[in-house]
Amino acid sequence: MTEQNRATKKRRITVVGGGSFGTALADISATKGNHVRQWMRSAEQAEAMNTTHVNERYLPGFTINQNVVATSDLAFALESSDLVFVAIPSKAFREVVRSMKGLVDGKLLVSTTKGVEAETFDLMSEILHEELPGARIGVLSGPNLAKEIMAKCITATVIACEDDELCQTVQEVLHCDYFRVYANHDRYGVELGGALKNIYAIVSGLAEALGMGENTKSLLITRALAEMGRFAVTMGANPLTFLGLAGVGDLIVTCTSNLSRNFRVGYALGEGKSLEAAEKALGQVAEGINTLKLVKEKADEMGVYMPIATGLYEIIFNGHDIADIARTMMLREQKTDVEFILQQS
Ligand SMILES: NC(=O)C1=CN([C@@H]2O[C@H](COP(=O)(O)OP(=O)(O)OC[C@H]3O[C@@H](n4cnc5c(N)ncnc54)[C@H](O)[C@@H]3O)[C@@H](O)[C@H]2O)C=CC1
Ligand SMILES: O=C(CO)COP(=O)(O)O
Repeated sequence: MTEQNRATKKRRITVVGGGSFGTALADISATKGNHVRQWMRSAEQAEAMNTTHVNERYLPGFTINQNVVATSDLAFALESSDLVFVAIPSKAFREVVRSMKGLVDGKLLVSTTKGVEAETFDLMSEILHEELPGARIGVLSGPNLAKEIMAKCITATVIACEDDELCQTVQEVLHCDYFRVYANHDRYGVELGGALKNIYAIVSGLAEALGMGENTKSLLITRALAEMGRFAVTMGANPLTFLGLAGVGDLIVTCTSNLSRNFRVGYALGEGKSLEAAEKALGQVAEGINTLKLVKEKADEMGVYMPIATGLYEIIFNGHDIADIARTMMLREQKTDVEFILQQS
């Protein structure tokens, strides 16, 4: 097939997940003329979406392309599809993908979920490998606020996988005049960056609510990147991947936008709300809370120095005073600016 034919080929796409990001991906894929089925667990939500073409619960005010067919029938959603995006929160991810057994052999399967599994410290593509070994697996991650994608703001993302054909297919399916897809072979690094940055989005929301200055916010984001890199190296990942869209790009957007749910949870905490109240008011998933708990435990276990994540953990889970934590961090031993710690090969 020529490159031109490949790029214009209409494909059958399935999106598993009825939340904001799944809907945004379904919308772009359909806008490109592909046949799209979107699975969600609620039959009523699917029926309402097929009638109104609006996802009222997660993306109110945005009209979804009419070629998206919503369904609560997983087998129907997956039958004859070429490419499947999985946009299910990490807590329910394994349970949902288990129910896809026997339905996706040989298909291209792409996780868009930025989280970590509690019991295993698995990232979502690792769960896909374990549960659905017959599929070809990739990860989509980047600075991708769902509402901005629906508003057709110029956006870019990363498809990460060693399988070049998978990367190329995703690029062809999603690429349009407002959405650009870069390929990366480092699946683990791209996925780890997407999960870790949520921790620092919470910290940034908290700093914003406390009226901290621009110097402080810049300090937080930059040192967050240093912490992320240190953690990545200890996990055997390449920290240089974090210099791309799925690392620093996503860190910037989620640490500076109140469209980020993690940022909003941090903001609510900074206003003095409890974690329960902040999560309840959000009504959507903020992966960073769970990730913070797991990364803090892992960092302690492996002896990785992560003062910002540890400080946030103490505030959220041990009730420490925010001002005390900030003061302690400022009085710590002064470190070097840039730490280039490359993997030993
Ligand atoms: N919303 C965004 O801007 C972006 C989100 N992501 C990632 O995408 C993932 C999914 O997030 P969103 O779509 O934003 O979440 P969301 O909070 O908007 O929606 C979650 C969806 O998952 C469904 N769900 C929850 N538990 C389920 C279960 N047990 N079985 C079936 N369905 C279940 C909910 O019904 C809902 O449809 C998250 O990990 C997030 O990090 C990635 C990029 C951007
Ligand atoms: O990952 C995101 C943007 O890239 C979305 O962030 P939140 O989950 O914090 O809304």
